[in-house]
Amino acid sequence: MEDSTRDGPTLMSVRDDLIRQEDTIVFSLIERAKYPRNCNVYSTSFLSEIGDVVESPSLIDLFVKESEDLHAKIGMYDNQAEVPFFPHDLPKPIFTPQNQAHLSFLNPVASASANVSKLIWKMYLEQLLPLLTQEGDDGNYASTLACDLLCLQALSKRIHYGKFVAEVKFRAAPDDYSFHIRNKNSDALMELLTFEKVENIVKARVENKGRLFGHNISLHDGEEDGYKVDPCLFSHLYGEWVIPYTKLVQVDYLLHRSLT
Ligand SMILES: C=C(O[C@@H]1C=C(C(=O)O)C=C[C@H]1O)C(=O)O
Repeated sequence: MEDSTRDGPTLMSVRDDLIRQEDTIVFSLIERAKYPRNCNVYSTSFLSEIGDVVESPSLIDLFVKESEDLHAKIGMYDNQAEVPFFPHDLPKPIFTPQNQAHLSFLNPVASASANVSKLIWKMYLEQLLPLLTQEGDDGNYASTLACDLLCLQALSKRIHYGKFVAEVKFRAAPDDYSFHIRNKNSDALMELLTFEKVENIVKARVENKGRLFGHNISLHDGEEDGYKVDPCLFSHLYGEWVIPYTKLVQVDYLLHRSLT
């Protein structure tokens, strides 16, 4: 295994990063579950119905777009691990860090191509939120949006981290990967990069984290402890969406990676 400080990330260091990102995802989803669904936040008719604007993006569109503009100004998207949901017309960073060595690990063409932001957005709004939140409206739209932003960013970062996973896997076995890349064989690439045992461990671990981080602690004997979010939701999220999307990112990255 290469030295991660000299040659950039290794499969081991990338897997460690993914483990740490699980904490962020589990915590941010537990935070979002404090609030009910608050459907108005996602409705494209909400703002026009209350008469504040003529054209009506949803509150979530507005909030995420404006947040990403701000984040772009401080250089968030110079980091290849961060992928904006609204990439058009982002402002330029207002400063450049001196040490940019960490910014050039990925193949730029492949990195730009591997993007599943639209899938993540749709999955979060249409499939995950109904499982995570109770129906209802408590009017806490600002807090709801702040939580949504953290959840969306954490999921996007984890899933697009597949680019780093793909790059380290490629560098560890360039001949095997190059053969399938030349033949544009996405099925063979998918098979090569899949480690079912690792996936099962990941799913079991996030469920455990859900159990640990979301445990309601009672002070009285005989009182049910319970969980803030059903821990199975986390293994379901990873099994149905996070891991498959990460693998899509890996395959797409590899198919667009130059071999020279
Ligand atoms: C991320 C990796 O690649 C694949 C995807 C995984 C995931 O998204 O957690 C886990 C194992 C692999 O099947 C990896 O090998 O660590």
